[in-house]
Amino acid sequence: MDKAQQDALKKAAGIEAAKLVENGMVVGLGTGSTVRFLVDELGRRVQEEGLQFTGVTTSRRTQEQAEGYGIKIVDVDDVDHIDVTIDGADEVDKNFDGIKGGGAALLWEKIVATNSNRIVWIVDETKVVDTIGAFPLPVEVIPFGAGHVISRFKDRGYNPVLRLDADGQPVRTDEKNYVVDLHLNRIDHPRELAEDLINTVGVVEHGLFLNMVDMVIVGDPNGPRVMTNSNK
Ligand SMILES: O=C(CO)[C@H](O)[C@H](O)COP(=O)(O)O
Repeated sequence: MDKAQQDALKKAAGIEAAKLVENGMVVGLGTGSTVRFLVDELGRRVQEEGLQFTGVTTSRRTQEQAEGYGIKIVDVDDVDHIDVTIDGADEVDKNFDGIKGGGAALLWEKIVATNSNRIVWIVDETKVVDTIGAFPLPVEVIPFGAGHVISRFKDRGYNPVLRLDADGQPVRTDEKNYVVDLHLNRIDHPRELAEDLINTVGVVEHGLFLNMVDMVIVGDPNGPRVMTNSNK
């Protein structure tokens, strides 16, 4: 599938998910190219239909885009609940285990998701997989001592690669941390891996989002389809 086709599926999923937002809601807004389509559609509804809701964003990028449409954005600590969070994902399997963080926003995404009554992901069909792990697993690491964390990951066979920007500098998250991508090919035991990663000193968060999502809207050439998680 070429990029234009994939973007069309992302856009369709984003537009479908925007229908879930109602007046007065507090809505978590994720990060990434699929979420950009969602925010464009929400912005259209705000401007053309008078939709009013409060957003909590998972990155500065999404905040800037949403505020550009006049959407009210508040800090996660300024709300007592989030009705629904709509976010993208890099991979999701049939058990609703997924990988996020391709856009380096995994820490804020996980904090917003954890505090949401309902979590919805929007993906194109290429993201739905049998086994997660072909997409390199992002891990957010504090810069101090990051070299030692990377060495530890190497010793464990995780094939870590420090994520660099176009200038060859380490990518920094909104919290100014580094991202280390683990090239694992497949993850057969995601819960054990998650436990190991989060117990490594220097790791702030990892991109394994295991059975967190309630619903996945999949952009499919035949139209958006919904996967509902009944085991949460
Ligand atoms: O987790 C994320 C950002 O940290 C994104 O949701 C994920 O990378 C999917 O991005 P895209 O919609 O651009 O494919």
